[in-house]
Order: sequence, then structure tokens, then C-alpha cells
Amino acid sequence: MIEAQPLRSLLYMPASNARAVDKARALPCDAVALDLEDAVAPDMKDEARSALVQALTAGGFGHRQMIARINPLGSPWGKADLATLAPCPLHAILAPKVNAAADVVALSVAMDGAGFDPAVGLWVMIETPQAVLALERIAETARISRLAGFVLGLNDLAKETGMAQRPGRAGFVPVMVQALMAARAYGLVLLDGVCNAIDDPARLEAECFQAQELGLDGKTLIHPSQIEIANRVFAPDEAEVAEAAAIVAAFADPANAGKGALKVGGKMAELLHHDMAVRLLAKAAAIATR
Ligand SMILES: CC(C)(COP(=O)(O)OP(=O)(O)OC[C@H]1O[C@@H](n2cnc3c(N)ncnc32)[C@H](O)[C@@H]1OP(=O)(O)O)[C@@H](O)C(=O)NCCC(=O)NCCSC(=O)C[C@H](O)C(=O)O
Ligand SMILES: [Mg+2]
Repeated sequence: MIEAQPLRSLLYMPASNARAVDKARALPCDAVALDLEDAVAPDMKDEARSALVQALTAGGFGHRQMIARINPLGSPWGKADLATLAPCPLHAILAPKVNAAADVVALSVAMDGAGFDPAVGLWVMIETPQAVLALERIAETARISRLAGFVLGLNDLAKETGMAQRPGRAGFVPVMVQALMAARAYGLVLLDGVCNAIDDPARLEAECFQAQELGLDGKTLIHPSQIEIANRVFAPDEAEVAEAAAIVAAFADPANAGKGALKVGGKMAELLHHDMAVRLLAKAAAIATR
């Protein structure tokens, strides 16, 4: 399954940064991740958690999917994060540094125990070598847990593996492909890691094109200036929308009734292309309402 709701851009911000959180209510990102983990210093964790609850309770984030990134369950803050966030209006909890399928099941059980609404999903960061090696087993837990998404954490993966974060991201491409296969096999969202180079829009754009070409749903971002690029690259362009509309129209034409393969715009179109065209048009329509 590929996510019907656009998730082209997910903007992280420290939950402790009230100015950034307030700005998020008007930014054109598809999702917001209020972070309690790496963007928050240890002595600010309790304050950030309270600020997060206040922000979610106050609301005003409109169509944006609201994600809270908690601290690891095994850290001094993880359990309190879950207990405190349980009553809040959230789309998903994002859990960092999972290593194995058992970690995901434990997180899901902890969310049940804390009283989260069943509609609140669990997304996990793929950012350790152990998690990369266990991608399929982790994804498979979606059958018995709240797991609904993967987010790549390439800074941590670089730290743990020694892999360099250079233009082209050669070392990360196999991880992105493996994560995509696992995500698609079990109906999960998959978002790309962040581009740290805030002042290099060309690099961000190249990373977005690469991730879009590899089939990822969108990109995680760290600065408002990155939103426009991600939204543009991960949205179908005019030519793609026109091609999809032509395919749908061709299959709807009574003259083509009963045919499984057609020639549309000089290309072969089969029923699978019709399905893809319908999906693309639905995504374009959802984006147009933003
Ligand atoms: C990186 C930053 C600390 C830079 O902040 P700053 O120096 O304030 O930037 P600017 O002066 O350019 O900011 C201009 C205005 O934009 C607002 N702003 C900046 N960043 C954000 C944001 N992320 N969300 C919302 N608003 C933002 C500023 O407040 C300014 O507003 P104004 O004063 O009204 O003009 C900062 O960008 C930042 O904190 N970014 C997010 C950092 C973060 O959340 N990191 C954790 C997630 S990334 C990660 O962990 C990846 C993963 O786990 C991995 O392993 O790879
Ligand atoms: Mg990380």
C-alpha cells in the first residue's frame, strides 16, 4: 500500500522551541514532528514534554499530520514521554533507535498500556545498523502492532557505520531501497532522512529527486526554507497528471471496453498503469486541497 495522504514534507523542530512550534501552524509542510529526542538537551526534556502537550492541546495545526518523536523507551525519559502524550491528538508516535522487531512490538504494547487511541500509529526511525539488517522482520510486525511508518535517520546511521554523507549518498542508496521494499511489502510509509545543509538548496533538491525516484513518500526536513523544494519534488508534475488523466480517460472510453492493453500518448498502458494513474490523480487532488 502507498500512503493516500501526501507526506511530501515532514518538518522536525525541538518541542522546546515555542517560536518554531508556533510557526509550524502556518508553514506549508504536510507533517510536523515535535522532537523530544536529539534536538532537546537532557536538562530540558521535562520542559519540552510539557511544551509539546500544551502545543498539541492548543491545536491550530490544520491539515498537518502531527508526529511526536519520543526518547528511547530504555532512556530515563521514554516511558514518561509515552504516558504524558497518550491523551494528545496525534497522528503517530515516532520512536528513535529501534534495533529489532521486538523493540517495535514492545513500543506498541507500551502505547496500548499508556492508553493511546487505537488510531495513533507508530513510526520508527531506521538509523542503526541492527535495524537495517532487520528491516523485513521489523516491517512484518505491522501485522500485530501499531507500526505504520519508517523514517530514515541517516545522521545516526553515518555515526554508527562510518558511512560518509556526501552528495549522491552512494552508501545509503542500498539502505533506501531495502527500506522501501520492506515498507511496501507491509504497507508502511517511508520518509527520507534530513539534509543538514540548510544553505544548499541544490543539494536538498538533488536528495529529494533521488528519494522520489527510489519511491519514497517524502523527506524529513529541519528548516522551513526546505519545505517548498520537498513539496514540489514529491508532488506529481503537470505532465504526469496529464498523462494519468489520459490513461484513465482511455480506459473509460467505451471503444476500449474489454481491452487490457492500450496505446496512450505513444506508450503502452495496461490495467496496472490505470491503477497507478488513479492513485497519482488522487494524490494530486489531495495536494490541490492544501
Ligand atoms: C538548525 C536550527 C537550529 C537553525 O535555527 P536558526 O538558527 O534559528 O535558523 P534561522 O535563523 O534560519 O531561522 C529562521 C526562522 O525560521 C524558524 N525556524 C528555524 N528552524 C525551524 C524549524 N525546524 N521549524 C520551525 N521554524 C523554524 C526560526 O525560529 C526563525 O523564525 P523567526 O525567528 O520567526 O524568523 C533550526 O532550524 C532547528 O532547530 N531545526 C530543527 C532541528 C531538529 O529538530 N533536529 C532533530 C531532527 S533531525 C534528526 O534528528 C535526524 C535523524 O534522527 C538522524 O539521525 O538523521
Ligand atoms: Mg537520529
